[in-house]
Amino acid sequence: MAKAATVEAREVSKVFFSGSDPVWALDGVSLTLDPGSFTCIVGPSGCGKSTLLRIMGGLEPLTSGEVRRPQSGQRVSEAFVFQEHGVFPWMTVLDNVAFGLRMNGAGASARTATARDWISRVGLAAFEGHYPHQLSGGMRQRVAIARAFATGSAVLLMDEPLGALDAQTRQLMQEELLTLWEAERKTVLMVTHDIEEAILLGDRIIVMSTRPGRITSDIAVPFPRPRTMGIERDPAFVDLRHRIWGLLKDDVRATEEGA
Ligand SMILES: Nc1ncnc2c1ncn2[C@@H]1O[C@H](COP(=O)(O)OP(=O)(O)OP(=O)(O)O)[C@@H](O)[C@H]1O
Repeated sequence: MAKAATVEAREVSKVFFSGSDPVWALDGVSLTLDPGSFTCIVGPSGCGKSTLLRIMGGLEPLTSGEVRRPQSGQRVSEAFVFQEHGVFPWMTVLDNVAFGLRMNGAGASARTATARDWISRVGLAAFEGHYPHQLSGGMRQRVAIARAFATGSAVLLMDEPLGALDAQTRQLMQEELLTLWEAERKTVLMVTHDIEEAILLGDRIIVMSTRPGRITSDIAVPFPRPRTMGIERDPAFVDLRHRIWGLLKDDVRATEEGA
């Protein structure tokens, strides 16, 4: 297991200059991801959640501020899972999962063994020779998740990883992700629109305001681990969901009304 790592954003601001008008996406965001913690970001559409995740993962340059990320020599320190298009359509399940390991310089037989182990941990052992188009959406996301965990990266950045799935599949995969993460304890940052998902999975929930995105609340999730789906019936869960929705509601409404 890779050593858990800290990622730190200090006073990060971001302006996109790509269109006719500049877009001020983030304003002075500071966030430290503690080693081995699971942090979820919620916020209205377009508030800069993905931009923050991409900046913290080193995929996007920032306009001002600073990001400190783990440096680990040849090893890729971050792994990503996106909502869709996260697997290569021309590669089998085995090759997709092993690919992330190649980026980390592992030898061929070690890559195959580790990839097989992760494929079986996400329940796809019978499908390792299949191509993505032969799989359901949920199975494709399992491949993407297996690949990210298999890299051994200490930091996992996930942008709505379950966002494209139907409600039942999503619920199943929330539970699977919970189990995988509790066994591995990587440093995770996950963007989600689903408040219940954030409470179920996260140690901490960051609430962002409308653009330019700022952090408006930083909430500790009080439920002990290991957790199960049963916590959704706990009155404290229902209260927390209600509280977070209260923090978001006005911004979401304003965004929906095009304010
Ligand atoms: N490459 C880009 N060029 C120009 N503007 C961009 C670019 N990427 C994002 N933006 C703009 O920056 C703002 C923040 O986008 P971002 O995708 O980070 O928001 P988000 O909170 O993740 O949104 P959603 O919840 O809808 O996925 C949006 O107004 C978006 O249109």
